[in-house]
Amino acid sequence: MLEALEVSKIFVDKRALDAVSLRVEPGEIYCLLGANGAGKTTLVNLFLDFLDPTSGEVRINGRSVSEHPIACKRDVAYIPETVMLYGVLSGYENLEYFASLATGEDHSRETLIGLLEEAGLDPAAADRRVSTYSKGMRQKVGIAIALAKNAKALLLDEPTSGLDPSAAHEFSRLMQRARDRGVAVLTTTHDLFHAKQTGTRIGIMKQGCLVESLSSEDISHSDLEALYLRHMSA
Ligand SMILES: Nc1ncnc2c1ncn2[C@@H]1O[C@H](COP(=O)(O)OP(=O)(O)OP(=O)(O)O)[C@@H](O)[C@H]1O
Repeated sequence: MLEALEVSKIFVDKRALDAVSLRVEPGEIYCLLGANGAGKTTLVNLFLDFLDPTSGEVRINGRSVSEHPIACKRDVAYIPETVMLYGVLSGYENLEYFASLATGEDHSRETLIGLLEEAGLDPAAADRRVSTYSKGMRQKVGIAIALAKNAKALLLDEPTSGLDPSAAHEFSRLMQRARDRGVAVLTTTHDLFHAKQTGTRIGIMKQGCLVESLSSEDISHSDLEALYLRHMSA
């Protein structure tokens, strides 16, 4: 479970987050929408312990990230907009390296190829250098690393930006598979359609505040769009 409790973050004189509270239960996909600079990435970075909150607390599975950073890191996997991999290594070799770094264990080739397949990578590409991969293929290696880690929470920062519609759709299905395994998923996105299709909950952020938090079942796509635009223009 991911929890933000009245969390604020001030950078010098900029209040990037203002008393934000949210909760993502196991088996939920929480999609955070908001204009550029609304504070979405800052919130994700607090869960990753890349930043400290100015006040309030973020928790992963009930543990404070500030007080238990190592245990919390074990529980989460992170997929940024651009997955950083070693270009001179193959997708398989990257997975082998990062999976053993994350888990402290070696995995068989069969297991790792199985994870790449589960993440949707064509097995024929597994032994090709990552420098020849498309963005979507790199994302799939990122997903395979997250699967190897068997993380209880998944954090994603604009994971579908720059993916073509069918790759974005495929990526959404992977997130749904993680949700079905009981993972708590928090993702930022600018794509309202993706949020409505994929999210179980949708949050709208504006100037550091969470101004809406709703169940995606309770709102149509057109009403979500109207609500979003109303907040942005207010
Ligand atoms: N390290 C930093 N130092 C100073 N200000 C920062 C820092 N990181 C973020 N900010 C500011 O905090 C605010 C929130 O930024 P954040 O990156 O969280 O927004 P965002 O909602 O993720 O935006 P985008 O959709 O463009 O990715 C912005 O005004 C940004 O300029």
